[in-house]
Amino acid sequence: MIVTVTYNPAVDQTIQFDEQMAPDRVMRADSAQFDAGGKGINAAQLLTAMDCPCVATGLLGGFTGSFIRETLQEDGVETAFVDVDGTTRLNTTAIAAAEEYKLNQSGPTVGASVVDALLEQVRAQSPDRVLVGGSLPPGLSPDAIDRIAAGGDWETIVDTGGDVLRELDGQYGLCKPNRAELGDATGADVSTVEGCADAADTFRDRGFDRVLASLGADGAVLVGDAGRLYAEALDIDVVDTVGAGDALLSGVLSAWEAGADDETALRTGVAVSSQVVQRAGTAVPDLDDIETLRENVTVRQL
Ligand SMILES: Nc1ncnc2c1ncn2[C@@H]1O[C@H](COP(=O)(O)OP(=O)(O)O)[C@@H](O)[C@H]1O
Ligand SMILES: O=P(O)(O)OC[C@H]1O[C@](O)(COP(=O)(O)O)[C@@H](O)[C@@H]1O
Repeated sequence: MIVTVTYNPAVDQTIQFDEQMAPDRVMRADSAQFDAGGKGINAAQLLTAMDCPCVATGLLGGFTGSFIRETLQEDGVETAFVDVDGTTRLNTTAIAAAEEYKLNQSGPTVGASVVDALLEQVRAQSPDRVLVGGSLPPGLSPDAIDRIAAGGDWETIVDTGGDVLRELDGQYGLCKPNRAELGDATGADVSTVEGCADAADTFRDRGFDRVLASLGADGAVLVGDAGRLYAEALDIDVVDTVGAGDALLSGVLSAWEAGADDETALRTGVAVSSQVVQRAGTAVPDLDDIETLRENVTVRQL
């Protein structure tokens, strides 16, 4: 069973325009939607949709926090959040004439004592894996993630920005940087797929058994004891890449939880993320024929 921890959840607002973004004028949206968001929460929704036992935890506050809790309960996601003062943030993705703009708030300031309350919630679920996903709100340091990694006999997976990744000092089963985050965390040249595989391989020495590097349209690399596995992205019509990394990671984790090997897990991750990027927002797409979709994914050793 997997517990997800989202220290800095978000209501994801996705707003779409036919015309290009321009300053000093009123832009009238063609469509807009609100979804429960934040990396760990996105993963919990996808894992639940794939029938992978999961509980979503993290910090919630204000009306946006209530929206997230209600949305997850409507989606049948089990939750065990810690309430905080302040208001959970609103992150906005504007898609204007096929160009994507992400406007993320920082989130409410929280005290370090919330980590104790959160650890209690995690321990109460007796998970075998814990995914810590997303940024940290003001008031928390990377130690808030290391304390989860050291907090029980579970495997900890982390998906966070490069600036936090490079500060982590615990033992982790996996980290999931995207290309930019891998470059930030390692200072390596990540302009080629091979360069990303080299950087991921080296980064394992910093306490990560495996590194799953998501490379956008170039697919993904999973580096670990099974070698340096590379999966090309599927050739699909992309609408919105927000949530793509969470989907890749969710596919990998759900496959591992079902006993699959790293190659099958990587195929599953690319298949799930390919479904997510074909629609706007971070709501759960149709995942019924993931087994068929993943057969279209080619994986090779680099
Ligand atoms: N333009 C694209 N075409 C096809 N697949 C994509 C595209 N962008 C993302 N994906 C899929 O989503 C996965 C994660 O994308 P990425 O953008 O790297 O994640 P993140 O959201 O963490 O930045 C990729 O490995 C790929 O499978
Ligand atoms: O696009 P990704 O990396 O999969 O993550 C998407 C999620 O990340 C967020 O952009 C938040 O990211 P941060 O927690 O790193 O600020 C959410 O708004 C969104 O739900």
